[in-house]
Amino acid sequence: MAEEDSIERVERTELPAPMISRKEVSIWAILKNCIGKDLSKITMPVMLNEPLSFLQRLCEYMEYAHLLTQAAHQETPEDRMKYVAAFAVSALASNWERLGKPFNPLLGETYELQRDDYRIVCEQVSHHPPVSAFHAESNDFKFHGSINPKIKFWGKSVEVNPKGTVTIEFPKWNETYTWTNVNCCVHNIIVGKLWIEQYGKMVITNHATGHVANLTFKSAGSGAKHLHRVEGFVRDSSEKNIYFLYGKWTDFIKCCTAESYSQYIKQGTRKNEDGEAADSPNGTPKRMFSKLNSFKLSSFRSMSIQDNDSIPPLEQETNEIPKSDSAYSLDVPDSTLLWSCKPRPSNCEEYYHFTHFALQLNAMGKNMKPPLTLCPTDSRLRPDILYLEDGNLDGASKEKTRLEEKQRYTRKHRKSTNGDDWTPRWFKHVTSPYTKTEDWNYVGGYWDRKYDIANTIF
Ligand SMILES: CC(C)CCC[C@@H](C)[C@H]1CC[C@H]2[C@@H]3CC=C4C[C@@H](O)CC[C@]4(C)[C@H]3CC[C@]12C
Repeated sequence: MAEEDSIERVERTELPAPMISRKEVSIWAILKNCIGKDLSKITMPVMLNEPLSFLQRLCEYMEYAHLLTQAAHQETPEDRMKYVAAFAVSALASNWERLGKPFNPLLGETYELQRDDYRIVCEQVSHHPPVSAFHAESNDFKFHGSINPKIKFWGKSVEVNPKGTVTIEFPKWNETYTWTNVNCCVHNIIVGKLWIEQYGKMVITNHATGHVANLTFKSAGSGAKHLHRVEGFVRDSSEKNIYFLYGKWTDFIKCCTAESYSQYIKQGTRKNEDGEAADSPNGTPKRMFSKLNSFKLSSFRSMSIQDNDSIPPLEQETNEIPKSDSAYSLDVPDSTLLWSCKPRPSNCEEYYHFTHFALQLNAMGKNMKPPLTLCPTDSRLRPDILYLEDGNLDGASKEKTRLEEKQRYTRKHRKSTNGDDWTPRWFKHVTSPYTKTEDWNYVGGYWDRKYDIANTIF
């Protein structure tokens, strides 16, 4: 995969400037008139953004791409499925504590990432509704899909439904897997500490063999004992349980046989064991716990309260982040650890809680700058994002407005000249043969690097 990997990469450990305190902003003041609305249609102050485009956020799915390579190297469909499931969960780990809003990509914006073992290209293929398509490939797998996030504001919370299907293909096995990502909810918009929860069912289907992984992302709900927990079975086509997977999307995923799990349940160990061990593979999660419990989103918290703004009466509900209760942890004997989350950089609070992987996304390789290799529509060239990264809020805000106006103008002009015909450059609209839902397929050619894009979007 590494033909052009002479592209120089200097690993970043921080951004050019730390994030700016959001003390003067009240999210509630901005959003109080938007209850029930689709947040993608509302202009929000750039202060609530993080310096990444949503296309770059999608690339964060790839942080643990080695799990897909591992999956492709397994000999049985159930073993491949357990790694695919671990990948699907790992892809969501970067969302933990990430409470800034990524920039809406401009129509036709692209983003690429080349790593030693894979490469990925994304494009914003539709503006209303916003749809982002991505296509990743390696020697062992293809991973592609399109996401149309529905972001609704419900007063106390923001709810995200990442509509769209994602697909994995293993050419060697002639297998295709699909699933849909779970919903996510940002709590405490009005008052308290913001925190993120992902919940619901994720069903991963192997369309060639009929194997299914049925994962439940538990809602913290009433008690907090289920905070961030994920569990479920890998089944074969006769619906026989083969493996049991369990863990947390913020932490780790372990796997045991369905038999060991039912043995364990029969012994009644599930609810009263101590659970320390289960929460500490590699020692990482314990560290993350203590961090979570003491997690102070100082800048965010103050942005959600403003004295002279009328704050509606709250229902009786805690504004704290629920603490995970380790007494409910599972630790089934003979489990294997499929995935464990890398710890965040120690300075991450200053940098939008970015992972090490996210810190790299705006970095410009030495030979990348156009016309050398980089496509002129790449998110790395977006001036508003770069200004925010540099800590220049005014610049970011002005540029964001300018780009959005330019986009509106281009659209109007297009409408009057050719009836609003917009065709994405790298993807085509299809119906997925597996899910029968709308999707976008990569048409190829991006990596030939012959970019004939004349009028730039920035
Ligand atoms: C008012 C402020 C606090 C709102 C901030 C909203 C932020 C936290 C929202 C806006 C858009 C959201 C993203 C939209 C779509 C997806 C894809 C999904 O597969 C994982 C979650 C993820 C990546 C969401 C994470 C949370 C998110 C980034």
